[in-house]
Amino acid sequence: APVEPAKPAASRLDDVVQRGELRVCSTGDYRPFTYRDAAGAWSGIDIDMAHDLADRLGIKATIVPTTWKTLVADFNAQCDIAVGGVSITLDRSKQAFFSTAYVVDGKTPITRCENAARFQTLQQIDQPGVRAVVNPGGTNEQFAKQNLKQATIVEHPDNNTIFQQILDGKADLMMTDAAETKWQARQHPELCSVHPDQPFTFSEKAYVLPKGDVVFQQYVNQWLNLALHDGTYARIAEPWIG
Ligand SMILES: O=C(O)C(=O)C[C@]1(C(=O)O)C=C[C@@H](O)C=C1
Repeated sequence: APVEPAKPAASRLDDVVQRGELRVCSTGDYRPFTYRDAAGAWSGIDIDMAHDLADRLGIKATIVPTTWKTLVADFNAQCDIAVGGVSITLDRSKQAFFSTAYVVDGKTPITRCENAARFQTLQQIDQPGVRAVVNPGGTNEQFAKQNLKQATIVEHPDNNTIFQQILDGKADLMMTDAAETKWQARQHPELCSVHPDQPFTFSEKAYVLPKGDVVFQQYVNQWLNLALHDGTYARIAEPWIG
């Protein structure tokens, strides 16, 4: 019998184009990357980037709300891509692919400015009586639990109001990604980001993609590479990071 030419494997790339819709999971609680306001309107660097990806495919983007705890499960059940300051982790890499990275980041403290000198090192922070506030479900919680043995970890479930806890004196500091500390410190002059350019950890932000779908991953990586170099990312990020 004649040999059939190899058929390319089915890809999510064809699905989304046929559907005319890119389903984008995002938490909406992590500025400058993703934000959903009280009226339900979405904004943020990665929300605009997802719209740019959909535009370049000639389709629309629909944002699907998720949480940090359920991010990968919700993505696998409901979305084509998950965006919004998501850190590449080996744990998540068991259940999904990542695009190439678009931001290098790492954990650093944010605290009331008068306390910034006291909280320079992890050793200074991990002391009895120091209260570190943490949002559950993501890499911040993991980092705090791994590194704080003496200090008190205070959980606050809402990342949109968590910085108010420090302003109100209910917590002394938060250790989170440097990009977020910079953005929050710009909004709240009483808060200072502690050495955001020398964070405690190395991490990278990337977009979550369906596991095993190298065709779609390749497409997204090519789009992202263009967007990072043709000024698209800079134009989208400018209003958020100055
Ligand atoms: O989990 C991740 O990938 C994140 O980068 C998200 C994460 C977190 O680590 O909790 C990072 C900073 C924000 O304060 C909220 C969420």
